[in-house]
Amino acid sequence: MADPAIETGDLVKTYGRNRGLTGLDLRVERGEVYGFLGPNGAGKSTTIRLLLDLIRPTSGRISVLGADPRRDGVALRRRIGYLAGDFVVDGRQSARELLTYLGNLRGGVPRARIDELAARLDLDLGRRIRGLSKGNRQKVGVVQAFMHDPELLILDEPTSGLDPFLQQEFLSLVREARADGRTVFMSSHVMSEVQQAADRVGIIREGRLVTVARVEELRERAVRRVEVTFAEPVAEAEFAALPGVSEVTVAGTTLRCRLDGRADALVKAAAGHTVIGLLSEEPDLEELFFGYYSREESVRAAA
Ligand SMILES: Nc1ncnc2c1ncn2[C@@H]1O[C@H](COP(=O)(O)OP(=O)(O)OP(=O)(O)O)[C@@H](O)[C@H]1O
Repeated sequence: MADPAIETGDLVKTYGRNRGLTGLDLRVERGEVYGFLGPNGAGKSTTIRLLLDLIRPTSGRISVLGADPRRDGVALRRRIGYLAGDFVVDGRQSARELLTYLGNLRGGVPRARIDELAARLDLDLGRRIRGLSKGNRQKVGVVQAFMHDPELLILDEPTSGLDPFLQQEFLSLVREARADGRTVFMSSHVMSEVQQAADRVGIIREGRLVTVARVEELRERAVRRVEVTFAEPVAEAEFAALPGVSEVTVAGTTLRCRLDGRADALVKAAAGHTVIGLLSEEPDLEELFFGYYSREESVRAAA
């Protein structure tokens, strides 16, 4: 089996007395989209900078695409697309000039590829970088990360600064990269933007991983509100006893409830009647995500 795309073992980074990472064990498989989630200051950027050898670890092991970033940094950088959280570009050159220059550093990128990405993100390549808005500079950052079709994309808070339409376009780029067999590692402090594209999510808190789960697993565990409309009134009691179902109310022919986890029992019970309509809100993974934090905190408080 191929090496994982990213692997770290007991990775520690201290900044003087500040703890950046306190022992991070991370494993990202080839071909997956991995969402790296955590609040500000959790250690996401520190991890990413270590993976790219922009900073050096205090201790621990790092392997990226089977190589050691400390030894093979230059060769590795060509195989990686990186978007920094604080991606800054400035200068008198046009966006096209900058992207062509960066493309040449990575062994050359076809002009048509740059044009295609720019068109999708609605980026005017002829404009000078200096005159671009923050959002447009972020687009330059996205284009430079994807344009050479790298094996591994490492994206630090990639959608911050993009408007909702562009976020969707960005997520399409991520899905296409995955369909091509590439690996994507993207950090965020917002669950909702990651859940749409990620296969797995790792949650980092205070310098270490709190949990790793598949997005479907999180979805299964998530809580949602459901509303079912029947042809005839139904009995509240029939539904209140179902696994995962709580807070049942029946008003006329409409049943409303809270659903914790999978919908199977509720759907099967409802199917015993004539169902006119069914509404289920998207599960709020955000709630679950913060649930992990508070659980962690209560464990610590108890200790
Ligand atoms: N250069 C530095 N010097 C001192 N402390 C630092 C430095 N960089 C990061 N830290 C500390 O390390 C911890 C992790 O920071 P990091 O930037 O990796 O978090 P993050 O999860 O990326 O958050 P953000 O989204 O805010 O960037 C924080 O407590 C931060 O204060």
